[in-house]
Amino acid sequence: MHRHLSFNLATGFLSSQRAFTLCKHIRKTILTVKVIRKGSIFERISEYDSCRFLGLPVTTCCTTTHSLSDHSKETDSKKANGQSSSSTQKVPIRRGEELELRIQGLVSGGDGISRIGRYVVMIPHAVPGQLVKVVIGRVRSSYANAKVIQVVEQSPYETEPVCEHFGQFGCGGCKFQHISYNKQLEEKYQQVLRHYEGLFTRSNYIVENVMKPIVGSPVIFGYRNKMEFTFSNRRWIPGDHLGESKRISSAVVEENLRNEVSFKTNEEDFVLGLKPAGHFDKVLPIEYCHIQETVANEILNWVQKRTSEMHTTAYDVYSHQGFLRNLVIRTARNERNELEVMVNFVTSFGEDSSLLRPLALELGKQFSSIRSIVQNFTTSKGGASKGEEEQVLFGCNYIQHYVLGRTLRFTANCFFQTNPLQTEKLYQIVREAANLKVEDVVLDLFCGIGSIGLCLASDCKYVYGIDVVEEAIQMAKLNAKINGVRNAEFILANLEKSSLQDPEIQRLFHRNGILPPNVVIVDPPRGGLHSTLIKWLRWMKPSRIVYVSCNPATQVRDLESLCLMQRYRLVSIQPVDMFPHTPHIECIAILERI
Ligand SMILES: C[S@@+](CC[C@H](N)C(=O)[O-])C[C@H]1O[C@@H](n2cnc3c(N)ncnc32)[C@H](O)[C@@H]1O
Repeated sequence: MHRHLSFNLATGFLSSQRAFTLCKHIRKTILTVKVIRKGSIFERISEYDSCRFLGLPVTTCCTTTHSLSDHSKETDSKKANGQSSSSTQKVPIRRGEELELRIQGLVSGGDGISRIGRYVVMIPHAVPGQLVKVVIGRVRSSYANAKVIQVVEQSPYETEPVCEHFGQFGCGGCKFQHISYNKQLEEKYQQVLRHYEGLFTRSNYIVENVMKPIVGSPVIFGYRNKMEFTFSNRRWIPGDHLGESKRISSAVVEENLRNEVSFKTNEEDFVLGLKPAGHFDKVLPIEYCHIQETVANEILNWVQKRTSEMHTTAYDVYSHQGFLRNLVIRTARNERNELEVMVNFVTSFGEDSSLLRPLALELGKQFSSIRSIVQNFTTSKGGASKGEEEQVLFGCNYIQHYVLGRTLRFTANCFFQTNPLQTEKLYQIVREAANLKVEDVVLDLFCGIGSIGLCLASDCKYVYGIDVVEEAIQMAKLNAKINGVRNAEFILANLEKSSLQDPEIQRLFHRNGILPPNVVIVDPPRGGLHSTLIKWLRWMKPSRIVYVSCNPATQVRDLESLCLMQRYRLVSIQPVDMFPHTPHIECIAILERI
């Protein structure tokens, strides 16, 4: 759908009106662009579309969208200053031009930003404060992309990255290892502030009263409890991008398949690692990932070696053939602070399905902290590492993490926060934000395995949790039992549909003499809240809403809708850094009914 749209606009056969109708299917951040000229719509949509086309995950799409929204604010401010619109201003640079620029800050996606007058240049892998020589790449009417070719003057914020896989052509996981942690925090705080600026201005909020200082992570390496690696027969050789012509485009492969020319996988080039940014079809072998625990690296190396010796194939993203797809390693710490590890092999269905059993038995014996080895089978052609069927190869199908006095059990396809030390702080902040009284009834929307609701259950009368993943709801019910929580109930429902108005759910909220929920916690994925859910929340009128978000752009959009007609007051915004060395930021906002 999105590809068609770009094509139609590119060929210029589409009227602005029709383009606008089609635009409605795209994220709201893009919809805020006013449809005045076909050129400007095309510019933004094609940017978004090309990200999807390259096969990058949705999160990356969102990030790109934010960069654009940062950039569109720039355009808006030009208009506010009475300057000509971006589409009519003279572009001060040309593609291929080399020039020296000072890096002024970072945009939401993590790229450095510099300005020539009001014209924006986005430069990946740059550090704020650096003076860099760049070569200009793609040029748009109001911004351009550029690449660093030389650092002319270093920045006081530069640090030595610890990881050999870090870099412009590296694994694509960490973006900020070369920036001091304090500067990372400052930039993330500024990023949140930029997202909220419009809301503050329109609603007369005083920034100092609302924005709280960012909570940094006490540990910035070895903090991640989940890493997802990819098996591939296409090794990424750093610098490979320079020989673009050597790359086989998906169009060529599709053409070959149409002509029944089989696309051979190279079984000898078997790698296990991470996809570099912008290359969904290549994998960089990883020896040691510094943001995951040591034991996870040992397991990665063990699996790397043993699977490369096996007579099996890695999944090929073009031909969709091959067996091994992903290796997901998750860690947790139980009530006794013992490490519990889960290893999840994501594979295709097929004749090799029993192949991993002996390997898993050996792996389980080799590492005493492994509690669970599972195999998830999938037919998905996308990059999703969730399985349609699961088999246990060793131990059980779950691991357990202990947080705020609760033991939380989760299985391979359930969400769990990825920075455990910060999770404890995050939940503590949510608890304080909820400010519960014994008679309060809490609704924990997007509850996952019940983590937040169960941590709050002892502070209130009753908790309802809702999530769309059946496995997560089963775990939430089990977690309530394990922790002896009797005043919590978990419901399977899709919060993108109007299921909250279902009479059955409404009946649930009105029985046993329990009042309907008056405090709501929402913790949605990056896309934020669906408009029907926002309408429903406005109709339900909870006295307090605690909004936990991993995407400030959608959070601001949703808060603005919730605050419409002055129904709610924004009490505070608390940024928490759950993801050091990446551009991502978690934010907790509190709304109080007026
Ligand atoms: C960011 S996680 C939050 C989980 C939980 N609050 C926690 O702290 O572990 C988002 C959750 O939203 C759920 N989810 C995603 N889309 C949903 C939908 N349309 N309806 C209900 N739940 C959804 C996911 O399954 C996931 O558990």
